[in-house]
Amino acid sequence: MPIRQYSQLLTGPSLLYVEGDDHKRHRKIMTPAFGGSQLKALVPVFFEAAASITKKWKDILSVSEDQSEVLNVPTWASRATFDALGHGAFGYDFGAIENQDSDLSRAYKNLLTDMYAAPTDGMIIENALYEYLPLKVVSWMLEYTPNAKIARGRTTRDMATDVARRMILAKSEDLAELEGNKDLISLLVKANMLETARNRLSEKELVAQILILFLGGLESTANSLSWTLLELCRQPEIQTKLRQEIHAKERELAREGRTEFTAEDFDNLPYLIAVVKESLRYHPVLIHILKMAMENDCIPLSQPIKTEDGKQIDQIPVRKGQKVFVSVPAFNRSKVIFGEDAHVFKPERWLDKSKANKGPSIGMYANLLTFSTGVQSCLGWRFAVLELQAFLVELISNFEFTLTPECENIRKEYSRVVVPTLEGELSKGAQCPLRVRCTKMSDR
Ligand code: HEM
Repeated sequence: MPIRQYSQLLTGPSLLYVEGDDHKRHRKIMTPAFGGSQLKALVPVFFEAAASITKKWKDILSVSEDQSEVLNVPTWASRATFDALGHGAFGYDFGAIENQDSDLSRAYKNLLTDMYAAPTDGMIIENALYEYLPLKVVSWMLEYTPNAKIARGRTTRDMATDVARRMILAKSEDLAELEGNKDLISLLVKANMLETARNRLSEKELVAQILILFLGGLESTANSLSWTLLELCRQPEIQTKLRQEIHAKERELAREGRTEFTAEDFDNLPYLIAVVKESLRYHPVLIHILKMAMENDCIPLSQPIKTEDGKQIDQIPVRKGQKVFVSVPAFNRSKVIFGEDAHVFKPERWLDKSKANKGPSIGMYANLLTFSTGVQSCLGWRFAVLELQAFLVELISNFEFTLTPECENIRKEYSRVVVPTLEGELSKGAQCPLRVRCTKMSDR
């Protein structure tokens, strides 16, 4: 699949599309907004989005007969991550949880599944041809093809572009307000203003960075949360252990006269950290990373391998221009690195630091490949980890999740991100129906 061309279609000249010096220039301006302290300050924003789910779910459960209800978790996760991104990244209230018909959140809901899942034969052939055509020609074709799946992407991009332009204009007009604001767009606009004219991002490039946050920051985190909750239902004892840790911490905070968790409190919740790491290891939502060799080179191997003709090699030669697909699950579930039980969801593996990961130091987080590695690694990994931690604390504290009979039919659909869908119901998009009930006050 011509990933770069599709990235350009959905985001314009964003980090995901530009290369070389342009990539360095974009990344330099984007990076300050993604620093540890900036993102830690967003934890209350993540809790606010998670708390609005709690409020909605409690309203739904209060009128149900047995105080429990089957809820499609990805729908809610997608709306909550939309609001978290809106407040945290843009200082903007999309109201996705309150108003599920918010145009933009509806447009992004299931966008990647609608565009990429179950491609028709025609699309498979078209995509294969795109690989041989010049980038400009493919971009032109994607811009004008009547194909409904591609048109769906264009409409969403155009709606988001309008919103992004208005946000940038508002931020750029009010310089005094910009000073005090800590949301990512304010930091981005400020960093851009401080750059020399030569290095500054154009308005089109700034808009593209906002579009990449919509694309990169929504379905990835929402689906990661859904997969995590599914695993916590498959192994209820892990869910109970996590809840006990969270409730114990809540009691500790209450003794200190506090009600809200901070990022530092997460550091003292080892089982929460272990669950998040294990979920990101076991269910990486981006499973392929595409790289291209810029010159003739050799990829060194950590262990020698035998080729089909019986030769032992310790490096793989690549030609200039050759494309290499890196498989994230192959690394994340490697028995050499994670041990014989690498195929089992087991947060406990992270509790003993000496055993956690015997592999090379490679990724951004927990030495996993989930957020990729190197100059094009995920810029939003801290955002995603803190968001997942906050959502899990809020939801596991307030609700018990159990499997429903439909969970037997959950399958992984690859549509640029790995989405839970139900067998035979792909057209309904992401589905992970879990039974939800309130936790007992006596458990707290
Ligand atoms: C669990 C959630 C997430 C996962 C698994 C994830 C994973 C990744 C991966 C694997 C890449 C590299 C893609 C490639 O090279 O083809 C990437 C890039 C990127 N991600 Fe994430 N991501 C997540 C959440 C986020 C969030 C929340 C944001 C922003 C708020 C974000 C922003 C970005 C950006 C800007 C890039 C492009 C970086 C560059 O090219 O320099 N991501 N992400």
